[in-house]
Amino acid sequence: MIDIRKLSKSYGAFDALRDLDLEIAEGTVFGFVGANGAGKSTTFSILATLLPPTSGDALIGGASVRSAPAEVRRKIGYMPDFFGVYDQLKTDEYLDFYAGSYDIRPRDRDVLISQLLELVNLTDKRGTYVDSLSRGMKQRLCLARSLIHDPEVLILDEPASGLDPRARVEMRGIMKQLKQMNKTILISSHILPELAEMCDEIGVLDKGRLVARNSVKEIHSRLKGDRLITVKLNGPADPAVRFFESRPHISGISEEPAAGEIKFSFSGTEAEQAALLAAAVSDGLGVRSFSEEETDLEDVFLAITEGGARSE
Ligand SMILES: Nc1ncnc2c1ncn2[C@@H]1O[C@H](COP(=O)(O)OP(=O)(O)OP(=O)(O)O)[C@@H](O)[C@H]1O
Repeated sequence: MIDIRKLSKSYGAFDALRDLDLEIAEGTVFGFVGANGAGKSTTFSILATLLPPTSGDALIGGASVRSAPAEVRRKIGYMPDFFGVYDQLKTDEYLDFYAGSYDIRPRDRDVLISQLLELVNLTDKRGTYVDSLSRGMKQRLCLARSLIHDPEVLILDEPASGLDPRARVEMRGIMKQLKQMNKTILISSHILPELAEMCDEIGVLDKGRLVARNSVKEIHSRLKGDRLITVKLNGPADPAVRFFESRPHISGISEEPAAGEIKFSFSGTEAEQAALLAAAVSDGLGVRSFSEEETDLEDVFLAITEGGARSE
């Protein structure tokens, strides 16, 4: 559905985007993660035909952003990272204005506006002034606006930024519904866990390059697979090391004598982990604590993607 080919963008001598190659299948929710300035908004602006690329091209449903921008615009809904201020406009007037700009007939608009407000959970805000809405509500109204012409592809720049946890959960629910409607969705964020909650696949942009790409399923199975366990001991490390070496699902045992602890990777189930702890205690190893380290999603993501989509 989206086919990005050697897409580059320079601002003067500065290369904001370098040779981006990316294919995204229909119905996929794809997340772009990257630090501030990585090139996410530049990519999205090019896909939304608001910014011409320096070289390369991007096809949306077969239409080129270079040679068929009007066709691309009909296929996409775009939500920018900053949206304007609309003094004196009510939510339904706001959507009516955009419906008009997409040539939707006045007699069809009332039902359409009701459906869109329902989709983004704003039915009870119909007739409310846009300026009086919370940030999360404005964001959802902006999403409704981007859906007004029923586009196949949605390009959402930082849709969850600045939202409180409850508003993020709400946004996630809406994304699920849009996915069920078979929309292809591109979302950006600089927070990986936030994207992992909403996306099927994730690509990492760094200084204008795609440095990694992977499916969220794989990241999650890897996260569940290996846990790093730290055991603090009262007694000597040697018997404990021998004990854990003899047990299944354990690899990479390391000793940190100064801290009086040992660490290892454990790939068993939670029940097997509980049984391991019980056995270690009953063996009299002097276990002071037994803890599972939080695995960093970003580390796991980069570790399993290493070499995969690296382009440098
Ligand atoms: N009009 C412009 N002129 C010059 N440089 C620009 C322009 N627009 C963006 N840049 C630069 O290009 C780089 C990529 O910017 P871009 O906005 O695409 O990043 P981003 O990943 O979306 O970051 P953020 O999360 O902060 O929005 C940045 O270094 C930015 O300063």
